[in-house]
Amino acid sequence: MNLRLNSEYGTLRAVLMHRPGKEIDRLTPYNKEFLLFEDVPYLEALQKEHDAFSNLIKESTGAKVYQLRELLIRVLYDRDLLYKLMSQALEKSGLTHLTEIILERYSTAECAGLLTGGVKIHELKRKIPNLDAKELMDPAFAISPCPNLYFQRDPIALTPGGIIFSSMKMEGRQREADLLRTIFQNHPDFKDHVNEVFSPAGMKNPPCIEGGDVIVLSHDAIAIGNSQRTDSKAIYEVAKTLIAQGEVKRVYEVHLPEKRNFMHLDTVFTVLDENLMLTYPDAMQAVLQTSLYTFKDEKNGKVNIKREVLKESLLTVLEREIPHLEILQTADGNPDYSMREQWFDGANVFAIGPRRVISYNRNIHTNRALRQMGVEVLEIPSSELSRGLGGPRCMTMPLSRARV
Ligand SMILES: NC(=O)NCCC[C@H](N)C(=O)O
Repeated sequence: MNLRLNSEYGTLRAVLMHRPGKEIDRLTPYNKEFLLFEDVPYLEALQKEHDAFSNLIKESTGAKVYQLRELLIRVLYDRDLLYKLMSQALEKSGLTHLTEIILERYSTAECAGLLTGGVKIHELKRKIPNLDAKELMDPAFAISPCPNLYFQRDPIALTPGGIIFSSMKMEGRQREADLLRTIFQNHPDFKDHVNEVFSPAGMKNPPCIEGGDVIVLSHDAIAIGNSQRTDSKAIYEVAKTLIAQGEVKRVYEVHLPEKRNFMHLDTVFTVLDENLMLTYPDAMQAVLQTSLYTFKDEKNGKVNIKREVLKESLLTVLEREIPHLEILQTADGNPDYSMREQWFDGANVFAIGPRRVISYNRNIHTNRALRQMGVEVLEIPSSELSRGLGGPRCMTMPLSRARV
C-alpha cells in the first residue's frame, strides 16, 4: 500500500476507522469540555451509528475498512512497543513505575483497551491489590481515555508526498498521535510504505498540526488550515518537505479564526470532485488571510521556499488553483440552516468517489442541495456521532484511493 494520496475524492480502496468503545463511557458532564465533547453520548447507540457508517462504506465501495483496535493489538504483541506506549500513557499521572506490573497482569488485548479507554486507580486495584499509588485518589485516571479516537482523520494525514504524523494541540487528544505513529511505523501492512513528511517524535517543543487541517486541492497543491489546532511553524515544515520532494508545488496556509466550530479546515470545506467543493459560506468571509508557499531556490543541495501573503479572498485563491471550480454552499447558502448544519458538520462530508459522498442524515438542507447539484448522497444516522463535533470526513482516514 502506497501511503500517499493525490486527491480527496478518488474512488476509495482502503480506510482506517475506529469503532467507539469504553473511552466514550468515560465522558461525564464535568470532563466533557476538557475531552472536547459537546455532550455525553450513549455508547450503544453511537456504536450502532458507527457500524452503519462502516458497513455503508464497505457496501458502497468494496473498500477495506481497517479497524484501529485490531491494528493496535497486532503491534502491541511486540513487548518493547507495548512497554513504551504503556509507560508514556502513565507519565501524566506519575505512575510509570507501574508499567511492568500492568503488563504482567493484563493481556495484550486488555492493554490495548487501557491505552484507548483509559483506566482509573480503583480499576487497577481490582487487578493489582497492593498497588503502589497511594498519592492518587481512587476515581482518578491512571491513564486518561481517548474519546476522540473515532475521529481518525486527525492523528495523521496523507499527502501526495507521504504521511504527516500529527502533533496534537489539545491535551485531551495528545496520546492519539502516539498510538497512530506506533501503528504506522510498526504494523507489517504499513511500515515499509511510510514516507515521513512530518513527525513530532524527538522534537522538544514540536509545533502542532492535526490531520483535519490538511486538504489536497489539486495535483499540485494542498491547503493547510492555520487554526485553533495547527501552527504556522508546522505548516512551514510540511511545505518545505513537500516542495523539496517535488510532489507538491504550492502549499496554501489558510488562516482560520480560532473558533470551536472552525476548529479544522475540513469543518469549513471539503472537496467532492476535481472542480467541486462544499463550503460553509460564513467561513469564506471568516478566513483572515491566505499565504502561499512555493519553491524559491536550491543552495548547497538544500531547497528553500518562499512565502507570500495573498491579497485576495480565499474564494479567488481557490478559483485560481482549481479551473472551472463550482462551489456549493451548505444548506444552499440559507443563513439560518447553513449555520445550524455547519454546527453538525454539514460541510464535512466524506467523498467515497467523484461526486459520491457520505453525509449525516440530519443535514437535510445540505444533502438536498448536494443532490440538486448531481452529487450522489448516501446518508448515515447522526444523533450520537455528531455530539463529538466531527462529521463523516473527520471519522475516516482514507489510506488508499484510485489515482485521479
Ligand atoms: N477534523 C475534524 O474536524 N475532526 C473533529 C474533531 C472533533 C473533536 N471532538 C475535537 O474537538 O478534536
